[in-house]
Amino acid sequence: MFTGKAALITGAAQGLGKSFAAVLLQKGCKVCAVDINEEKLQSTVKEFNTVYGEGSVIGNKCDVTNARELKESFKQAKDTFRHIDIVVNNAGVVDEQNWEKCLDINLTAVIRGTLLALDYMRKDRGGNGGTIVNVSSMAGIYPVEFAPAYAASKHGVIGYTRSWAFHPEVQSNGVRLVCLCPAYTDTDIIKSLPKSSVDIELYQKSLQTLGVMKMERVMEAFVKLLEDTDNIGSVLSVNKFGIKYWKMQDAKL
Ligand SMILES: NC(=O)C1=CN([C@@H]2O[C@H](COP(=O)(O)OP(=O)(O)OC[C@H]3O[C@@H](n4cnc5c(N)ncnc54)[C@H](O)[C@@H]3O)[C@@H](O)[C@H]2O)C=CC1
Ligand SMILES: CC/C=C\C[C@H](O)/C=C/C=C\C=C\C=C\C(=O)[C@@H](O)C/C=C\CCC(=O)O
Repeated sequence: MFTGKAALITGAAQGLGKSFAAVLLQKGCKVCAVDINEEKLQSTVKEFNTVYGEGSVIGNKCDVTNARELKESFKQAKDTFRHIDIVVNNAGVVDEQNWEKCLDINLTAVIRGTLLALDYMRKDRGGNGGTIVNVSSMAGIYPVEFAPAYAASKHGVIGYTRSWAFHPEVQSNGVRLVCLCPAYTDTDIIKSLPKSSVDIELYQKSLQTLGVMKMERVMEAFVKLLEDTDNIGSVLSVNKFGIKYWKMQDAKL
């Protein structure tokens, strides 16, 4: 199912994105790793090419909010691997002070990445079909009092992804779109503390209630999303209580 496929993953220099890349490489995919952090990206690409074989990964330094750079990353992936079969729109930040930046990275760039992925994958546009995994969060399902802009961006990811997923032309051209919604996972993002003492307290309480998951748990959910090929438009959450598909309203009104 994965051997010979090629994936593009944003925010792949570290954290969840790096682990998504490792999982796909282990399964025989080639990967184009995209990230704004050039130093970390180069070190990740070097590590992966050593472990999985020279040429199995390319890195593209790119700010996902820069339309030209993101377009170039997709072109590089296609030129190198000849096709793009999996796209993981994963890059994200928590930044309530600079909430416009938070929305630009977490939502606008996911929209742009989805549109580019559709262009490269749709069979009527010369692609082979494929899967788009958009990374939302449990914060895309539940309210988050201490991070409202972050929650809005992640709710937006779910609405946008599900809307395209049920579009008849997208389905008939072989592209499947799904959403992954993890709870707190052990990466740098959970160190982005809110600023006010009330919000810090709310955040700490939430962290205490939910705990912090190990990366492996989220990877299990990621693989499930990719392997369950009949899960068009699905929203899969993963937290300490388990992995579950959410019953959402049907796409049709
Ligand atoms: N760790 C967690 O608790 C959870 C994380 N998520 C989501 O998972 C995704 C990945 O986050 P983590 O790996 O946890 O965080 P992280 O902070 O470890 O990694 C985020 C990566 O995105 C990159 N990035 C940030 N802005 C960028 C930009 N403008 N252009 C290109 N790359 C950019 C960073 O350089 C970094 O490599 C995010 O969308 C986050 O919202 C969702 C639920 C839980
Ligand atoms: C502030 C940002 C830090 C990390 C990023 C992460 O994406 C943020 C998540 C923020 C909130 C997550 C809320 C999650 C809530 C829950 O998982 C629960 O309230 C679940 C309670 C019962 C769940 C039973 C079930 O539905 O499985």
